[in-house]
Amino acid sequence: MAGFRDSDKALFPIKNITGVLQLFRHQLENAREPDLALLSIVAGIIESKLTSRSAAALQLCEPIEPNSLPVLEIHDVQVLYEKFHGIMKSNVEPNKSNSPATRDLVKRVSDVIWNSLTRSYYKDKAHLQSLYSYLTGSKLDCFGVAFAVVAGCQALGYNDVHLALSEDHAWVVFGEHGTETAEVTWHGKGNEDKRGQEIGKGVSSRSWLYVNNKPVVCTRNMEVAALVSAINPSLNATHDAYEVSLLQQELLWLLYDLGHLKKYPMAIGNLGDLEEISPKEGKVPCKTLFEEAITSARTYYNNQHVYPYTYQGGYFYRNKMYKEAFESWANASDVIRLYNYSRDDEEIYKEFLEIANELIPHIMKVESSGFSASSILKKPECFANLLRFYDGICQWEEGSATPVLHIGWAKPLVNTISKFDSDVRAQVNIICDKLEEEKLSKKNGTYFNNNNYASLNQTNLKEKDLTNFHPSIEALTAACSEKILNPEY
Ligand SMILES: CC1(C)CN=C(N2CCN(c3ncnc4sc(CCF)cc34)CC2)S1
Repeated sequence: MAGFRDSDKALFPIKNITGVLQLFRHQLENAREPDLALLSIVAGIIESKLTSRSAAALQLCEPIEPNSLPVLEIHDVQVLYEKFHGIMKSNVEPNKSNSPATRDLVKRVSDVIWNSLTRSYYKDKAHLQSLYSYLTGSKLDCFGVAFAVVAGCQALGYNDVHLALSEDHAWVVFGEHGTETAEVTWHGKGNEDKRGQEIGKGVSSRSWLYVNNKPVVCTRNMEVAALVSAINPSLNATHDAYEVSLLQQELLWLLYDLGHLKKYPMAIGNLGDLEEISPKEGKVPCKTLFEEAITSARTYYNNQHVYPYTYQGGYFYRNKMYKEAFESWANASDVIRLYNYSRDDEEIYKEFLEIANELIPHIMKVESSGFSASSILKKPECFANLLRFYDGICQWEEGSATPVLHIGWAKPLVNTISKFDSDVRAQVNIICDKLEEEKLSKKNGTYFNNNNYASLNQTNLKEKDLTNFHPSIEALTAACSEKILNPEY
C-alpha cells in the first residue's frame, strides 16, 4: 500500500524546489509504490500558489526570491489527502481481498469523481488537472478525471488499475493481466461520454485518438511522470511562472534519470521543450531528447505516434533548421497516413493544418526572399519531403468517413510547390515500389495498389523517377509545372 508515511512527513515543511524533489525522489525510490494522491495534491498546491492571480500580481511587482516556494505545511496536504481518501472510502468498498478490479468497480470510482464535479465549468481552463483542483474546486479537465480515477483506485487498494494514454485521450487498463480497458472520462466537445465501455473495437479504433491500440500504458512511476507532465506553469496567456516551470523541469529530469520516461515519448518531448528554453548543465541537449522521444515511439509503439515528430519539427523550425523540419514533418505525415480521419481527431488535424498553412508558408516566404545557393528551394530532398508530407495527409483522407482537405489547403500547397524550380523538381524521382502490405495495409489486410498513391520510402527517395502519385498531388504538381511554363496561367 502506498500512503503518507512518517518518512514523507519528516520532509515537511517544504520551503523550496529541492524539498519537493526530495519528496518525489523519496516516493519514487522506496520499495512501495508512489502515492499518486499525495504527489498530485503537492504539485497542485504549489502550482496554484504560484500561478494564482495574487501570485501573478506579486510576481510582476516584486519577483519572489529565486528557487523559493511558498512554505508548504504538512497540515495543508494532510487535510486534502484525508478528504480524498474519505470521499473514496465512503462511496466504494476498499479492496480487502487484494483481488483485481472489476469493470463495475472502475465504473463506480469514475462515477464518484464524475458526480462530484461542478455542474458546468469551462473544461479547457488551465490548472484543472490535479487532485488539488478536484478537492478545492470540484473541477477537473479530461485528463484530470482519468488520473483521479487511477489515484482513487490506488487509495482503495486496487493496484491493477493503471492509466492508459494516447496523444489526446486517457483511459484505464485493469484486471488480472492488465488487459481489460475502460473509458473513465469524456473526450472533446459535445461528445457523449463512453464511460464504462471498453476501448473502441469499431471504427474509432482506426482513428489517431486511440493510436491504433498502442497507448502508453503507465506503471505507477509513469503515472507520476504523467502528473508532472500535466503541471501547467502558465500565469496567463503570455507568461509562465518561472518557479513552476523550473520545478517541472527538475522533476522530469528526476524521472528521466530513474528511467521512468523510457516508454513515454510525450514526457521526453515536454522535457525537450523545457530544455530548449533553459538548458540544464551536464544534461543531454534538447535535440537529443527529441530524438530519444522518436526512438521510444518507434521501439515501443510501432511508430504509431505523431507528436514525437512534431516536437522535433517544432524545434527545427524555431531554430531555422528548415530542411530538417521538413523531414520531421514528412515523418509525422508517414504516421498519420495509416489512420482514418475521424471527427475525434481534431487536435492532430489542427496540428497538420498549422504546419501546412502557417509554418511551411512562413518558411517559403523567408526562404524565397534570399537567393543563396544554400536555399532550401535548391534542395531536391526538401521538395521530396514536402511531397511526402502532403501525400501522407492525402492518404490519411483516403478511406476516411470525414474529409481532411479543402480548398484552404490547396492554395498554400500550390504556392509552396511552385516555389521550387523545375530543374530542382526534376531531381526528385519517386518510383512507386510495391507497397509493403503489413506497413501500409490500412483496413483489414487490404491495401491500395500502385494506382492510388505512391508511398515514399525515405531511403530511396532520390534515385526514383516520378511515376504516379496520389492523384491530388499529381494534379497539383502538373498545375505547378503548367504555371511555371505559362506564367499567365
Ligand atoms: C508537439 C506538441 C504540439 C507540443 N506539445 C504537445 N503535447 C503537450 C503535452 N501532452 C501530453 N504530455 C504528456 N502526457 C500526455 S497524455 C495526453 C493525452 C491526454 F491525456 C497528452 C499528454 C500532449 C502533447 S504535442
